[in-house]
Amino acid sequence: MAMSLDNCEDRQVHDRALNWFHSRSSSWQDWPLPRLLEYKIRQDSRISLVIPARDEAATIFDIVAGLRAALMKDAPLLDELVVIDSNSSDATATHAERAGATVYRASEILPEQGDYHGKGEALWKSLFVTSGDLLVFVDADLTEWGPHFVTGLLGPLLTSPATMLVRAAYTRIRTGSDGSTSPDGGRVTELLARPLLSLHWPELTGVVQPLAGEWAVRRGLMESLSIPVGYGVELSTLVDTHCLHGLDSIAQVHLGARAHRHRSDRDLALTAAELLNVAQSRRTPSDAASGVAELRQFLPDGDWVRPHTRPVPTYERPPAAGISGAAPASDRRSE
Ligand SMILES: O=c1ccn([C@@H]2O[C@H](COP(=O)(O)OP(=O)(O)O[C@H]3O[C@H](CO)[C@@H](O)[C@H](O)[C@H]3O)[C@@H](O)[C@H]2O)c(=O)[nH]1
Ligand SMILES: O=C(O)[C@H](O)COP(=O)(O)O
Repeated sequence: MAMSLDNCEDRQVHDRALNWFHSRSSSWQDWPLPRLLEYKIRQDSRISLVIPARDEAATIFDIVAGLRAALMKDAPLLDELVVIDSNSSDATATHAERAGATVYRASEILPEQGDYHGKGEALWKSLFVTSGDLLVFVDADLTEWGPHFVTGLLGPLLTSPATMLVRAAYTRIRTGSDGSTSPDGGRVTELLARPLLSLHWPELTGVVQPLAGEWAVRRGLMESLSIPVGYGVELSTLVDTHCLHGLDSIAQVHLGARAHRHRSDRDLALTAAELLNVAQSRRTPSDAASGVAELRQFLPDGDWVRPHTRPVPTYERPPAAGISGAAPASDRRSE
């Protein structure tokens, strides 16, 4: 009897995921710019676009210039476009500034709170230098993208007060070393994120790109969440939003195709370790690593291998709303 009850509950969870997929997915074409402008004006919403960037001199100029032209100059959708330079060692900051972004170096924001390296840290720090009620995040290494990424992501947030988090969905383009392309990118997504969600959070399996670096969120939600400093930020915000506010607070928008610079399998293994730790911290907090964790890898060395150890970032920033003495920028709007 217990067996059939469990099966029945499992079925309901999977049905919920599919229902969510059908009811909370839309396409960027559903959100035309004039309609979004109307909603923005009517609600007096302020919108910040944030681009976290570490060593993205090759792509940052085109992304900033393209988004500024389409969504700030031609149409006043964005109130600010901020690049958080995640301690780059190349000319990312200079290129971003030349393209018209407001640039902050992550380590220089709230220095009294310390300095961690990573994408999550850049997003967390952005909360203290931006003032939008709505925040849109876009990666800085995109090679196939368009302003419709931003308009699409804003659609459900601007038009429905119950929506708190919007994730990009797209076809992931994989570019081979010979320049050939195929629609099967997203190695960590396929090998780790999707299986993790299926096993531990099956209600979230309708999310097509759980690790998408392009997403939009209400400031109030973002400031209430604990933020892993590294690559775990997409998984944590998805799982935590579901847990705190329910599945229907999340929506996804299909944005067409998206291509980016690929990292090596070995580098992605480090991302995978971070994601596993985020999952563990949400499942069994006492078993999650805190402080220093290490990933052991073996690098080819002659006809054998040599051990190589890399630190796995496991630290999480506390909710920005609770940082005393450093009110997030939204609170300073009226100053
Ligand atoms: O220390 C860092 C590392 C990266 N980035 C920026 O973050 C974005 C995404 O980084 P990337 O190395 O391109 O990530 P991917 O390997 O593509 O990882 C994918 O999956 C990650 C979650 O697992 C997400 O965080 C990414 O957005 C998503 O693109 C880019 O703009 C980077 O410049 C930083 O700002 N600081
Ligand atoms: O989301 C992912 O899995 C990572 O961004 C890696 O994507 P890639 O395999 O297309 O480079």
